[in-house]
Amino acid sequence: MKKLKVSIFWFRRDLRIEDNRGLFEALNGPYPVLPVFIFDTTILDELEANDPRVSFIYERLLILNKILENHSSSLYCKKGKPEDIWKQILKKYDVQNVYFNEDYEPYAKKRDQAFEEIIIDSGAKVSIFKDQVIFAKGEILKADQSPYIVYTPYKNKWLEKFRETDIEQFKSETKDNFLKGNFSLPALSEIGFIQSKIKVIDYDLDCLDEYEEFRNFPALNKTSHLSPHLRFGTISIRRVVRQAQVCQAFLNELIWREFFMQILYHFPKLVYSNFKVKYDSIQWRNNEDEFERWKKGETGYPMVDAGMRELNATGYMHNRVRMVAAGFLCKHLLIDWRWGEAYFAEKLLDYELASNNGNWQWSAGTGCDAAPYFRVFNPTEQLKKFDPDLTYIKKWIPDLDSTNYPTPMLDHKMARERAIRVYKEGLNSF
Ligand SMILES: Cc1cc2nc3c(=O)[nH]c(=O)nc-3n(C[C@H](O)[C@H](O)[C@H](O)COP(=O)(O)OP(=O)(O)OC[C@H]3O[C@@H](n4cnc5c(N)ncnc54)[C@H](O)[C@@H]3O)c2cc1C
Repeated sequence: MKKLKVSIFWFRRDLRIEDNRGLFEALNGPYPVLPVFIFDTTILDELEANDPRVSFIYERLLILNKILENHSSSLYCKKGKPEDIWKQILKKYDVQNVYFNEDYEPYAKKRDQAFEEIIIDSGAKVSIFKDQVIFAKGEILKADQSPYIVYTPYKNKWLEKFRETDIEQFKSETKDNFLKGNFSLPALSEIGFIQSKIKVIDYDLDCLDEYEEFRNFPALNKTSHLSPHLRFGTISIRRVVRQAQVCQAFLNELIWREFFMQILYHFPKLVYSNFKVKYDSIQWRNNEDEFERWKKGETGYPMVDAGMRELNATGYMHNRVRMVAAGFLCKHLLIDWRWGEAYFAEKLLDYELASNNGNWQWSAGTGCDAAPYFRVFNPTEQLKKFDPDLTYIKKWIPDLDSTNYPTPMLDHKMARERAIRVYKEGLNSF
């Protein structure tokens, strides 16, 4: 039987129909578009059955499928190794073009390279687009074409280019060139998962008026909660940035996101290594019992403990609290930042390799534009400054005033002096 000529759009971290660059280009092409999503077992096999990020992805796929139904189409959704699924698709269809949006993470780059070879060998054309960032990998470079490794000059160059650039909108939602068909979406249980009780909350861009003033106060809840939506592409970064222009402080945070993405792109070894090699000689204490207390939120420092309890219960932690909890692990407990990074990667709904790695290395002092090693946050002072009424703390530690709540596991002054000494010794011995 003659196979049907189709184009394919591969959804990955861009789970939306609106303003989706690659999808827009696919739908403008000459062939009907089969929308594909692959539950990649290389990633899924590492996760718990009730991983809330898988539940979120699944919810978004249901929404995509509902929209596709209006076009008499549906998602072609399979679980497996991408290369195996692609071989099945190529057997079934006469694939002319494959469209997808770029992903800059080291695993994704390797996966996409292998996949491109399979597609090109089949005779189909591959078209790849920038979608998850305003400026990608090599677009913001120094005059000598090397990457920026300090945020402020990167930000200045980013803003300069931004002012000169027309941020287009790609109205993929107005196109109707989907392949007609009804493929049933597998149930969550068929891909080996169960619905998580932890949910991604909606983002809120109405917070921008007061963002600068209140963003550091966890009890006020005045940040956007965009991070998981940007991670999975359920909102377009172009749309966010258009709205963000009313608030420079907010735009600056979005630029941090792109700064860390380009850092990881240019320096993929950072997944496992310190950006500053001379920090390799730090003698981490890596005490496992202390790590357990940190994970459970039982350090006796309320700001750290509330953050860790919030993370464990909701998959979210406010940025100010993340900085305090991460700093405490690396400096007070002298535990290798990679341990903390791995725990956040397991728990955060917004887990994103570049931002997580960049911020952990910032906290540990090992990163490209990091907090200096001798800057040791005082968790008690941070608490007085950013949660003076203890509203946030009491939400997550209702037994704060009872004898059930542990006394501080170490003295701040001793820990601060020890951290500075151990860092100094490491740096001097390099
Ligand atoms: C130790 C540590 C680990 C982190 N891990 C992650 C992570 O895995 N994924 C992640 O998205 N963010 C991470 N962050 C950054 C930041 O904490 C979250 O982006 C932010 O708390 C998400 O909440 P929000 O969307 O309400 O933020 P808002 O304050 O509303 O910020 C808007 C957006 O700007 C971006 N942004 C804000 N702050 C940062 C930052 N410091 N670095 C990079 N981008 C930023 C995010 O995309 C965020 O959604 C981490 C920070 C620390 C200190």
